[in-house]
Amino acid sequence: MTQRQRLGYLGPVGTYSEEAAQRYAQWQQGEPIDLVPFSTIAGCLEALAIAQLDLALVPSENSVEGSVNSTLDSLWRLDKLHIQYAFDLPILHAFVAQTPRLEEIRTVYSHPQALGQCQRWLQHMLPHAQQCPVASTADGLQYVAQSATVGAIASVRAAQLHQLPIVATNIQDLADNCTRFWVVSRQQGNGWPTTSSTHTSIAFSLKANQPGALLKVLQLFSDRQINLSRIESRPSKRALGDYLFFVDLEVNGQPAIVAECLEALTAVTDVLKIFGSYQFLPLGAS
Ligand SMILES: O=C(O)C(=O)C[C@]1(C(=O)O)C=C[C@@H](O)C=C1
Repeated sequence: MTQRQRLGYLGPVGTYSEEAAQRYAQWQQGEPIDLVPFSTIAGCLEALAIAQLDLALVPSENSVEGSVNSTLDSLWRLDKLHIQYAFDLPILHAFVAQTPRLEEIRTVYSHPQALGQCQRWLQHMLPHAQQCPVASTADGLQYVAQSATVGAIASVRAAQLHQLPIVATNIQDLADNCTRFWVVSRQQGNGWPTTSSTHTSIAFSLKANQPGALLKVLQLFSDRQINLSRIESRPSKRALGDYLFFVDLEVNGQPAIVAECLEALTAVTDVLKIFGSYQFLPLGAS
């Protein structure tokens, strides 16, 4: 009997992460997959690291709000996790409340990423309301059910699942707002690119906090004409002013050049982590 795969995601039911997990499970066709909700991204990736899951589906980056810090921090901290695939999902937010009279809304609940993606709409339509961050977009909907002066930002799908009224749709600041998701497994091989890889994601700390240290790393990419599709710094959590760098490299049909660059990086970095090489899946179209 084939073992059912366990795929973790940021729950509860109704989150964008669940939608992404469902799309991946459909694409996998044939392989039976159980979707397992977690209350945090860190908890989901920790469960994967200790083999309670086979895969995790996590958001990595949004076109308006940028990187999802808990995903990047967990990948760095946990080691031995491996990005298998990426795909971009359009994120269209709805405003959900018991009343259409926006002047009566006192509090708006949502995930911080979603609140950030709707800042212009919130300032224009609900300047008087307090914005309250919660663990996920679907999480905020429970407060709407409890009070007529509360609203939430979530997907149309989540509102329908909870049978709550949708007051406005497409309230995100950018019409083509989208979030990139990663399918993550435990480590397989060295993470170097193959002919099917389009991107390689890495993170590193520098040998010394001194002039030109980052330039030496960037020079390696420049010398090999390797384009970066993201560069992000995060506090190392060792000392104020000490940073880690998260970089996504475009493989661009030249896996051998990127592999040789990864090798060269060990000489100019302190700790180098290769999160994996992967391709994009065409799962974003609705
Ligand atoms: O709260 C959710 O619904 C999530 O799936 C999380 C998340 C995120 O962390 O970026 C996913 C997609 C959207 O960008 C908003 C929130």
